[in-house]
Amino acid sequence: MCAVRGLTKTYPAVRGRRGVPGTPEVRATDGVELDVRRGEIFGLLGPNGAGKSTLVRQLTGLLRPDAGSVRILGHDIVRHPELASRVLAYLGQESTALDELTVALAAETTGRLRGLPARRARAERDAVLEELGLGPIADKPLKKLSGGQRRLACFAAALVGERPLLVLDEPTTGMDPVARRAVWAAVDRRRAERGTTVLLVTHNVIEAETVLDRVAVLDRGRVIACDTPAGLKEKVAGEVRVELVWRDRAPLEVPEVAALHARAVEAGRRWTLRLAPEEARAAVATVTGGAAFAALDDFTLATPSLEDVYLALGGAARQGLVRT
Ligand SMILES: Nc1ncnc2c1ncn2[C@@H]1O[C@H](COP(=O)(O)OP(=O)(O)OP(=O)(O)O)[C@@H](O)[C@H]1O
Repeated sequence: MCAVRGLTKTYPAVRGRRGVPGTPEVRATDGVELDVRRGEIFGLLGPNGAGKSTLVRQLTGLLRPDAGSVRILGHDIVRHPELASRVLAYLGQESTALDELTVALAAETTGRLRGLPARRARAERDAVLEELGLGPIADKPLKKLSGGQRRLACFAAALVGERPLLVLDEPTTGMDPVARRAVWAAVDRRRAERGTTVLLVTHNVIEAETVLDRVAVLDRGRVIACDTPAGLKEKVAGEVRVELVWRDRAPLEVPEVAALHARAVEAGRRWTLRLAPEEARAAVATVTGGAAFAALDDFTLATPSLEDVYLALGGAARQGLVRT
């Protein structure tokens, strides 16, 4: 469906001028290789600045790579970026082009621009507004909506005039839970009924885990892992996440607690540790048995989530432990 080979983009350095500091050269994507299959919900995950938006802008023909190739449904998107809009619908992070239009008109206009006859564009507009619960605000201009409503309206427009590939850059940012659910249901329905392929950029690991078939983790422009959520979780399967919440402060005078402190990530009164199962058992015995118990407010043990994988891989990449 979508094959990416050796995709590389470097933003040039900008010289500082009159008190404005310059910026160094940034290699935003660095030899990216990806294969997205038909009907798959494929996630791109990574921290801020990892290169996710740069990558999707190259896939959608909006940004020319320095090197590498992108083929979508057989089309060479680097050579013919104008073909991208025929095969994919792109929901970027900004919506300025549609801002002056009402929700209904934004959806209808998108359909017309994608070549639908007027009657069909109106029918699809009505169906999608109904599906996403946008009827009550259909006549409002996008620029007068809340951030979450605007995002949902842009998502609705992206669905009209159906394309085989949906590229969604952080689609649910700012949305309330009802709107989020409507987005995921709409995505799922299109995949099930029409075999639509979805490429989803996200930070929201917990939300993404439930909808993704496969995930590529991007870090500093490179794909550092690519697998199913379950496959990625197996990479840290030997670990258990232990969370300890202290009442007031951690009793560091207890030597076993002091030893755990060295391995904990602290956030206020909460400590998070990733431990081998037998270490986790010993840690729990320590904090629930002896002198430390009086200082403990709560504790939980959990098997690794996609978020743990993401953090573990990100951390390892920074220490030079993961190579692809
Ligand atoms: N137009 C630009 N000019 C120069 N550098 C840029 C430009 N756009 C992005 N960058 C840099 O390229 C790197 C990748 O940015 P990009 O926006 O692709 O990351 P991202 O993973 O989408 O981040 P976020 O999650 O914050 O949206 C960052 O270091 C960023 O500062």
